[in-house]
Amino acid sequence: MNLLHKNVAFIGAGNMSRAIILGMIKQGYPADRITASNPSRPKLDALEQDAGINTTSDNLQAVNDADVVVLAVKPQLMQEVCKHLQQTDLQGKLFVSIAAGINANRLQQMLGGNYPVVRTMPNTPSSLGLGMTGLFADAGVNDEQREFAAFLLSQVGKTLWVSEEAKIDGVIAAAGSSPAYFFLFAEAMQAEAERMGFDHDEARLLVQQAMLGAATMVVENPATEISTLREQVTSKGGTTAQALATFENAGLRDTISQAMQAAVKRAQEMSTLF
Ligand SMILES: NC(=O)C1=CN([C@@H]2O[C@H](COP(=O)(O)OP(=O)(O)OC[C@H]3O[C@@H](n4cnc5c(N)ncnc54)[C@H](O)[C@@H]3O)[C@@H](O)[C@H]2O)C=CC1
Ligand SMILES: O=C(O)[C@@H]1CCC=N1
Repeated sequence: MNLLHKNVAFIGAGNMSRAIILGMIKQGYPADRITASNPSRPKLDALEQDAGINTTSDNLQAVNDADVVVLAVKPQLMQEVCKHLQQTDLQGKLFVSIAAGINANRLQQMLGGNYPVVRTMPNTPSSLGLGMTGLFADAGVNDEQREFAAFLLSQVGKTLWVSEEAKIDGVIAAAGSSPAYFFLFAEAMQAEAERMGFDHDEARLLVQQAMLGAATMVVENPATEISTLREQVTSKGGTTAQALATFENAGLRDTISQAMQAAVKRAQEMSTLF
């Protein structure tokens, strides 16, 4: 089957589905090949209007004609949603899950069969086409299905295959959850700039432009280690050295390590809960 001609059903039309669907449309994917399902209408109406795709409030209807089913509900709803899908014939369909903390075996249990499953972990910058998604393919996934899953997520950013499922938890810690770490850092910096006398908008401008510039320097200098970029800012005996020493003395590196481990631990716990 042609890569472009698979019918894709999104179960759950929330933030992540919307981002992926809009990315697909922008890249020229045929809208009539995409269906989104959600219990309430407002998000579906917005998608119909903005993307011209098919919508329904009936998950079974969405799945019936689909070659690929994207499972995009909250982890705690996944079991109920998958159990209901068992009422239709699921043979021959590829399942792509974006849920955190539900492993491929568990999804197959929930679906009631050994169907091919690709687990993915995207992040919210996907809504701008700047996403980072990790993917893991279960043994039953064939090459064409792998290619299609990667194609789907590449519509909203970069992709990285992992060969062991446990590494998806590492993707969560490093890329799925991590936009929130950067937001926390920026929030704290903006608050301190405001305490220094800048108004809200001035403080935000200072912080956001520095963050954008720093991120762009990292991206545009792939041959330069990030530590070197840091050193290039740090004049001997200057201001940056004092700020960085404050971070180091407060154990910032260790805190970051602990925070990432806490995200992994929570993903592992979630895999036993749902
Ligand atoms: N927000 C994030 O940064 C990331 C989220 N994820 C995962 O993506 C999944 C979805 O997250 P979001 O899009 O952020 O959540 P969301 O809450 O925006 O979207 C979930 C959608 O599912 C719908 N829904 C509820 N019950 C349903 C049912 N029975 N059938 C069909 N749809 C139903 C809800 O109405 C909602 O529109 C979650 O499993 C989450 O773990 C993954 C990576 C990053
Ligand atoms: O916080 C969460 O559980 C989800 C997964 C990664 C980002 N948001």
